[in-house]
Amino acid sequence: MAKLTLSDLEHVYPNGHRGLIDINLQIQPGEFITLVGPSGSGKTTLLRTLAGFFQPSAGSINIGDTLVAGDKTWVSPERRDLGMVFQEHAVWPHMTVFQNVSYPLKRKRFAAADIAQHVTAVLEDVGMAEHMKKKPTALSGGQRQRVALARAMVAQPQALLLDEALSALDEPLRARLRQQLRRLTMEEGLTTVHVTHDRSEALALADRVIVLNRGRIVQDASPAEILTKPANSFVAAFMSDAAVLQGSWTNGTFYPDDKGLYIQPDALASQPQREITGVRCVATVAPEDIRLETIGAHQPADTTVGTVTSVLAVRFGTELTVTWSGGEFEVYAPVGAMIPKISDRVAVHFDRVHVFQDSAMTTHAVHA
Ligand SMILES: Nc1ncnc2c1ncn2[C@@H]1O[C@H](COP(=O)(O)OP(=O)(O)OP(=O)(O)O)[C@@H](O)[C@H]1O
Repeated sequence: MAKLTLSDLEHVYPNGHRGLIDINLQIQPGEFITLVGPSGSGKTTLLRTLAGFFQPSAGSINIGDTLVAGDKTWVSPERRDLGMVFQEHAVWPHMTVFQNVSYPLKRKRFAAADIAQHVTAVLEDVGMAEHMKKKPTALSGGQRQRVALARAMVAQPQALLLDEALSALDEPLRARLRQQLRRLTMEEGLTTVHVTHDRSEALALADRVIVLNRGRIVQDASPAEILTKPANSFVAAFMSDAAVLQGSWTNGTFYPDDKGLYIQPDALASQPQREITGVRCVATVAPEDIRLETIGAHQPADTTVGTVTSVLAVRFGTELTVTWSGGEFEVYAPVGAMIPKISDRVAVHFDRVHVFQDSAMTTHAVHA
């Protein structure tokens, strides 16, 4: 339940690759943060540096008031008092569930009666008390992962570090464990850092989402802010599957390079300053911010017109693909919206568009 402070942190791998660059991050006691980013963005490097498996090349890490790395100080992973859960159910196969979960308390020299009480309580919390005498080989993947979680939490660590801890599980088990994890960490007031490549999971679980790209933090914000105020086109494209449109910004208007696209000025949710003029920009538009309408007899001449090329019914509505001369958009239509058929020509309206002066960023977007 400690505050974690990472200051000016850098990690350079032996081959010279810069895994972490200029990481500054404060995680408050009891806060649940998710680290998300494309493959190779540095999520695992950051978590492992925090855990003490990697020594930072520069900067410092504090757990609570204790300096654990930096300024010629180095505290080994075992002495950082952190709970950890990895993707592959890292429980000891030769020990029973009870023995696995009691291990951190034995190391801290708890009395046998206290161990029994704590282990039983945490196994009840994760719904595994009835299995405490079993060996992990007799458990399902989800059950083993719950044992790993119980073991990571039992000794009330300073913080819980999760590296793709739910990723190997199938839905709906994964969804259930996700809810359990959130409830337990809140009840215990556990500071939690959760690495995931799953963007929906990152947004659903976190108090705060840290988006990484190429070893750097590119946005540090609440889930709502990440979606409604992406810091740049990379975040918009990566986190929202937004379409990226090249163009220029002149006198407060975005002019897409593709002349078939029309973006109404009142759709602009973020934009460069009005005085900045004649510069190259990119606009991003998320699938849920596009509305499709049937083409009417009195269609304004500047309407963007596209052709529907795929229609997919999903749980919360319909996913469509619409192409126009220059490219394609993904569109999410909510339940009750007009749903066209494949090959229909439709009017495309952009309800919310972000314009950024950062065209270089979009080239970095690689989906995990
Ligand atoms: N031992 C190593 N030596 C050199 N470079 C490494 C080493 N381990 C990782 N890297 C590089 O550091 C960068 C960050 O890797 P990291 O594993 O932290 O990414 P990640 O965001 O966790 O990716 P993924 O989602 O694929 O697990 C990548 O470019 C990776 O190739």
